[in-house]
Amino acid sequence: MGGVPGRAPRVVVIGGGPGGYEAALVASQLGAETTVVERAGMGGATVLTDVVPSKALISVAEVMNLAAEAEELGLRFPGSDGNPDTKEPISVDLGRVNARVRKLAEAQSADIGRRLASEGVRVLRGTGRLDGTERVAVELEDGGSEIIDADITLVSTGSSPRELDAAKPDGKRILTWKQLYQLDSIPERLVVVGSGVTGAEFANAYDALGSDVVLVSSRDRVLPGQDADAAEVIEEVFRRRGMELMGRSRAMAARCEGDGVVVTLEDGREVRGTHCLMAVGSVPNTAGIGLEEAGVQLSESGHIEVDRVSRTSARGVYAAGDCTGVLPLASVAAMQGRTAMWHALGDAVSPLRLRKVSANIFTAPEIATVGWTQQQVESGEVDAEVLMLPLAGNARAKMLGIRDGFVKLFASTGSGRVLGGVVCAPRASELIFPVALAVEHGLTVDQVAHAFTVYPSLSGSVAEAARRLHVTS
Ligand SMILES: Cc1cc2nc3c(=O)[nH]c(=O)nc-3n(C[C@H](O)[C@H](O)[C@H](O)COP(=O)(O)OP(=O)(O)OC[C@H]3O[C@@H](n4cnc5c(N)ncnc54)[C@H](O)[C@@H]3O)c2cc1C
Ligand SMILES: NC(=O)c1ccc[n+]([C@@H]2O[C@H](COP(=O)([O-])OP(=O)(O)OC[C@H]3O[C@@H](n4cnc5c(N)ncnc54)[C@H](O)[C@@H]3O)[C@@H](O)[C@H]2O)c1
Repeated sequence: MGGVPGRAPRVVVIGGGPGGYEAALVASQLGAETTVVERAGMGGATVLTDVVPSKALISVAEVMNLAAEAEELGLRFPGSDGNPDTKEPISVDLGRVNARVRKLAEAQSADIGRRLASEGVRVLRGTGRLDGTERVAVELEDGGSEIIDADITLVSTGSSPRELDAAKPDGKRILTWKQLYQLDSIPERLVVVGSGVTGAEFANAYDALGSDVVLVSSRDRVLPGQDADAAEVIEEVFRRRGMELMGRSRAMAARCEGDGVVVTLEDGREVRGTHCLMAVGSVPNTAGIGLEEAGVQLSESGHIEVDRVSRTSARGVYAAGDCTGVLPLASVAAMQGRTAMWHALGDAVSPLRLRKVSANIFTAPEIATVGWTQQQVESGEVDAEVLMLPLAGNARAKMLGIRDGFVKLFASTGSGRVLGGVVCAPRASELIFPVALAVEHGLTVDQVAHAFTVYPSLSGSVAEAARRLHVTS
């Protein structure tokens, strides 16, 4: 597929996040004449306002958490002796932290731009929309417009923070996660509305950086939808650190009052803070870009409907990333984008398999997951044995002063194949990899258990969990 014999197929990508730029790299590699239309900056929201800056900020919070726990290991910092003349043992200059975070994000964006240019991809700065299925109309950033012919179009326009009508962000005190990097001092009291992954990550980070944090959640616990044991650990740790958790508390409005904000809950209660972060989910960027007119089917929530090779309902039009709502992760967006191009340009392709996606929540401790979940085991969707091993018994964890967290494995009943796992630990994002390898390659618990691990090591708990799941014949 892909164009007319005798000339290179023309691929136009709208949106330069991982869904878009990874697709463009594949398209160019496969010989297509490739254009990316991006209105903000290469790397998309992922690089400029979401993943990269949040994880860079969280890296700083991690250091603060280590410092806060260092006393337990026998270390002393200036001020940790209760002397009233020296206040905080370590303090955060948020202006400097945020300047570094913004610079890092911009540098990453520039790197991606250079890589695309070196691969011969044309980048147009402007806003794109479908003009039917074979043309993309672009309003250029510096004025003017351009129509580009396309044999294949990929829509990867991402999503934006959901806003409540009565809690409109002002960028100063009522903030979306994209506006946090303009702050130059730590919010004294931060009300975080929404306890999904975004809310939990920022509540954790600002608590570590020195804010008093109130986490307002419409659901009965933090991280609804995630592994319940891991969510319980996070709740316990948040409480122990002094965070105020308000469950079953739906926020209806937020307003600025004097030097602070007032968040009004559904039952009339009011929560006061100096700042408020709205983390109540996202809406896809799919309105007004010619999708319905081109015959692209949208779901009720406005997401683009795609199949497992990223095709939409309109011929020649593909979609990838958060605008599809398949699984809002940067890694998934990138894979959807690549898959679209492999399919459209006739390369070898296999349909997207979400079961094997590793994901991580960057709280302290982190929560990493892969494969089937406990919820699916409990509902009978899959027949599996579950084994959860607290880290408190691990020698390395004791040395490091790690009290919280666990390793959990799911193994197929009978065959003992590893079907999934959860690691709740510092740097769980790294520790999940052996479990991901086992899931990807269908290894049995015995195969995992027979590999040597370093003694002492946290990964020893992964092998130990596998060992305890041994199937006796
Ligand atoms: C705070 C936060 C932290 C996150 N952390 C992680 C994480 O640690 N790991 C992870 O895997 N995922 C994380 N995610 C999820 C991840 O950010 C998304 O899944 C990912 O950004 C999706 O990439 P994308 O390519 O679909 O969209 P984006 O990266 O949003 O890119 C879309 C681009 O399209 C552009 N665009 C939109 N409309 C048009 C138009 N009409 N014309 C031209 N350009 C247009 C936008 O400017 C944007 O640059 C996080 C999300 C949030 C909110
Ligand atoms: N580390 C990561 O990989 C990472 C980080 C952040 C986001 N993400 C991705 O983004 C997705 C979306 O996460 P999210 O947290 O931004 O959105 P979400 O929709 O998962 O969570 C929003 C939460 O806000 C709550 N809520 C909604 N309205 C409310 C109100 N009025 N008052 C109080 N609570 C309210 C909802 O019940 C929900 O729990 C995640 O599933 C994940 O895929 C990933």
